[in-house]
Amino acid sequence: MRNPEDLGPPEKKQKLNHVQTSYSPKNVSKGSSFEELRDARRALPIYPARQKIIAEIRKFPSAIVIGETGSGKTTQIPQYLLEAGVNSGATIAVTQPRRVAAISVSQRVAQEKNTNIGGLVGYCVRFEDVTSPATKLKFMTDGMLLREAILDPTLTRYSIIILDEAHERTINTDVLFGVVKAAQRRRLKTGQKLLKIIVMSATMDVDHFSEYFNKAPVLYLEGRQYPIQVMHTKEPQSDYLFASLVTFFQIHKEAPAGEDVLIFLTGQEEIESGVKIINDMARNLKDVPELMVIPLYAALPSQTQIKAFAKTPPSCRKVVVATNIAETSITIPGIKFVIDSGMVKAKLYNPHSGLDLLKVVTASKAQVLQRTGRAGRESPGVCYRLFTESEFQSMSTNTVPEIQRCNLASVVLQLMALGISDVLTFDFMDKPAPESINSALEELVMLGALERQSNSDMLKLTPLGKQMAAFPLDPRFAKVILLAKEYECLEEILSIISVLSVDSVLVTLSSKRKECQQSHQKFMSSDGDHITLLNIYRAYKSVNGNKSWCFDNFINARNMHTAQEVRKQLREICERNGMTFSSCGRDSTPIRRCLAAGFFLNAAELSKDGDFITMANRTKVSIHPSSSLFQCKPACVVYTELVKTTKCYMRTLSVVDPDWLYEAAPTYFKRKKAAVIS
Ligand SMILES: Nc1ncnc2c1ncn2[C@@H]1O[C@H](COP(=O)(O)OP(=O)(O)OP(=O)(O)O)[C@@H](O)[C@H]1O
Repeated sequence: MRNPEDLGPPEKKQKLNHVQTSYSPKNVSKGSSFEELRDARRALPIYPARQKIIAEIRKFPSAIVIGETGSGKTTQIPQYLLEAGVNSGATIAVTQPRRVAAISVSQRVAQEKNTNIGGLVGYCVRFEDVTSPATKLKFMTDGMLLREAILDPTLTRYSIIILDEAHERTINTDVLFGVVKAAQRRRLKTGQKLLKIIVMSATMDVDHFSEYFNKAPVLYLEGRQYPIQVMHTKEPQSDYLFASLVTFFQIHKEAPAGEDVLIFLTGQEEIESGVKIINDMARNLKDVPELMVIPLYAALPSQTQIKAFAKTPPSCRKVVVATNIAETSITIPGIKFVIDSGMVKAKLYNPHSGLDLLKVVTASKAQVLQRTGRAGRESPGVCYRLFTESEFQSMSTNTVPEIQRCNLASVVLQLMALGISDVLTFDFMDKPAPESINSALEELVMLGALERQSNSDMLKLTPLGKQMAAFPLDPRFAKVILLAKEYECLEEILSIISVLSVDSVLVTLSSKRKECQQSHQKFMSSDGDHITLLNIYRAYKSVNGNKSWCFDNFINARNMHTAQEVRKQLREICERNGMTFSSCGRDSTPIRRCLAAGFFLNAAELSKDGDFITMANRTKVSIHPSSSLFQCKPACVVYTELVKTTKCYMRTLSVVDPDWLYEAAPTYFKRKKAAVIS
């Protein structure tokens, strides 16, 4: 590791974009009594505009709201509408692209409303529903609202749907746009109560949104509460992790305790290594505040994520090292400084090769502006950008919608379950490439979720597809669960998929790498990582989730606990589907046969020259070093994920017999064989 002292300070250039416009901050107390919170609400830039907002939203069926980060859109507009009775007694749904935002914002609003979470104000995210019949303000992920639409396409229980952080353009948000718009139209046609749609963001292409939502009026909210000073580096940085550490330590040495820092990096491994370096280096520093270093990324359980939001003790400094999950909507108390790497890990899909890859790419201007906006929420802030101003200018304005760069199988299955059979003509705001839709349809046909209608070319959902859509999982995982009853290994498959849903149950400390590896060795299976994960789950169950056992064995206790919760919920869905529960005991064969049958599209075989080649499209891939099969050369494997770093790696794989694959999908493999021969 280079010495972070080598890097010069980022140049103080100028105030950009975030200078204060029309609003003078009032000096409000930041305490948390009801009165203090009420005063804080009144001090927000949005407050003077509230009557106008209420009147405009009353007038029109849809509205687009655009206002500076931190102006009060997310926390205040739902409350204003409720207080003014615009919801006519029904529930107001507020969607967020991310779980952590839905939870943290709902908690803040519950506090401001002086109620307990789960009462008047609640939240609903995958595997966690904290609402009750009394809930009138429901913060939820866009994915959860989409699932509700499958059961109730007109979303009858809501009178207002607020689609927040619309600029993020996640797949679910984009599909929701079309679904919510269709629900509004259908309600109008059938004489039901009007459904109001409000779309909000600080950084969006308003004309495009207004056009799509039937020329909805655009409400501009002026001003921000506190100024943010933005600084760019003088020179481009070749190593953004290194540059972020240098910048952090400069702040840490100079700024007083209580001024917290938020660093944006790209992924779990990078964050964990950043956290470790900060902890190690901080230990040797004198005359600096005590430091709390907190990682924040999607794979962490909600209870761990929410730790980042705790108030810092007065003598301490908190540094949160996060992915883009901390980019929008949220207010992390205490954050004065933001350090932005300008990079993000994005999913990229190639419909021709069928590969869905995770890759680190440059962020968009919209993302960078959102990151800047995480500072300056409780007092003036500073954002250090680890890129030059001209690099900023050359960034793309908006993020490419996820729907145009991801595998669409999951979404297409959900749309079919919503009764939208002609997905190609669905009212998308920006249409995905037809070949991406076609390859998703093809995949779902191969998985048996869709079939051709007898006298037409139209595809329809099969009974299996309908069951698959009931699981909040990728269709391949849903299929594996449904197949597990045939292979009589449902209990084992549920354990494996639950552990896979939470990620990273193995803790690897670089200071104790050998000890960690030795300890993990006893769970490792020569049959592959799925069985390794099952071994971990079984061992965890056998000690009743004992925390010191987890600690001694370098197992992440929190993630294991979450996996157990996920398993419970998946089991409930199986029960609702009338599935019988069976176990195959210690024999791993039925499990691997079942995985082969569900994941036959993710198979790879060992070629003569020692490389692995995917069977779907003859791409060269390697076994990820974290796999229990890393040192092995099995003839044939199925994998659950491909990641591209220096090479294209298969992560989480199992040894399978090629015959099992052939038995699961004979037509598919016959076609593949013919293609290879020709
Ligand atoms: N958990 C919290 N703790 C302290 N202050 C908070 C919290 N949540 C919100 N606030 C205060 O309320 C302000 C408005 O937050 P809100 O999320 O409503 O803004 P927004 O306009 O939706 O911003 P963004 O576009 O960034 O989501 C914040 O700037 C902050 O001052």
